[in-house]
Amino acid sequence: MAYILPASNRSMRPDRNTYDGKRFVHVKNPYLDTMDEDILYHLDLGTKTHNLPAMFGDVKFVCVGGSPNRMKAFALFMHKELGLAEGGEDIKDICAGTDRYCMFKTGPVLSISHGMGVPSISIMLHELIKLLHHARCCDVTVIRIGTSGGIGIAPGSVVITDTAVDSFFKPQFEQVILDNVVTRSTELDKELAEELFNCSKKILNFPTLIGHTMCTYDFYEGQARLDGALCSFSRESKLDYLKRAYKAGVRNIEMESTVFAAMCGLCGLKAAVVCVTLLDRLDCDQINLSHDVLVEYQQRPQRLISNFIKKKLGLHDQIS
Ligand SMILES: O=P(O)(O)O[C@H]1O[C@H](CO)[C@@H](O)[C@H]1O
Ligand SMILES: O=c1cc[nH]c(=O)[nH]1
Repeated sequence: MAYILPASNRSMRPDRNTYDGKRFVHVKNPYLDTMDEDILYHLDLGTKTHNLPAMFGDVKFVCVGGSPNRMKAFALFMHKELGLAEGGEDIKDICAGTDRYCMFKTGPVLSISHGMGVPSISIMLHELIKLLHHARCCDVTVIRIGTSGGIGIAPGSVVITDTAVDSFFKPQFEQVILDNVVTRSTELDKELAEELFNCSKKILNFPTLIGHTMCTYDFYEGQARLDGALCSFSRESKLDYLKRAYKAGVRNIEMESTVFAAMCGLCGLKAAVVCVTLLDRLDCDQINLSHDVLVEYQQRPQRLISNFIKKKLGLHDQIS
């Protein structure tokens, strides 16, 4: 399939075709087709109010992360990295009509914030996946670029998730539907994880590993922290839990990966989770990095994904 360039950008023409088949987004809801209009309420977009195929039809990479500022910074960074000259400084928030999420588009890359935790990212993903469907996007890769707490690895390491696991170290996400619990798989694309890992090897001084990521429903008690407003367990129990997690293959902890993996998997989207670790949870609970170090750490997943996207677009000579 030929990759279609946005008219405004001649400099990012790929030197070879990297997409060999059309993978469309699957929405699995028979009611959607019967609806006259679909209002994507939390994104402030809709099928009657916006020409979604014209606005988003060329999207190939969607990057998501908790913080609106990080996702804006990523969009600006990608804009520069893709050699898109004009309009970078005043890149517009497509979801400016709502303050739930923000969304920026640069060339074939969409950058969206999802807030913190499973309910927040899940609402965004429902509307994002419908958006990609309505826009008739194909061959889309979705990547979460986030922060996390590491287990037994140096702060600043980048973890590429092979499997997202729940608080019991199980590769599953439990969705309550009506009064049933539906269990969904949280496997991620292993080939994509390997490809990202290979990309990381080309960046100097870039500690990266592939491992399981544990997704919790809370930052404090849910992640065995001793410094929340509530704590009912001992330091020994905390360390015992985290060491058992390590033994089960868990290398970092965050709060969105299981539902992200489950929803992307069910809807036929290639997906990856790439998170930098801000601390080693075997050593401490509080994040006490200086502002500059925190900013540099948060840029690591962005640098890796930028290199990956440039490679996929045939711009792989510009490794940064
Ligand atoms: O770095 P982001 O994407 O915000 O994600 C991580 O940071 C938040 C907690 O501080 C949680 O949402 C966790 O998953
Ligand atoms: O420890 C941490 C750090 C970032 N995000 C988390 O969810 N946990």
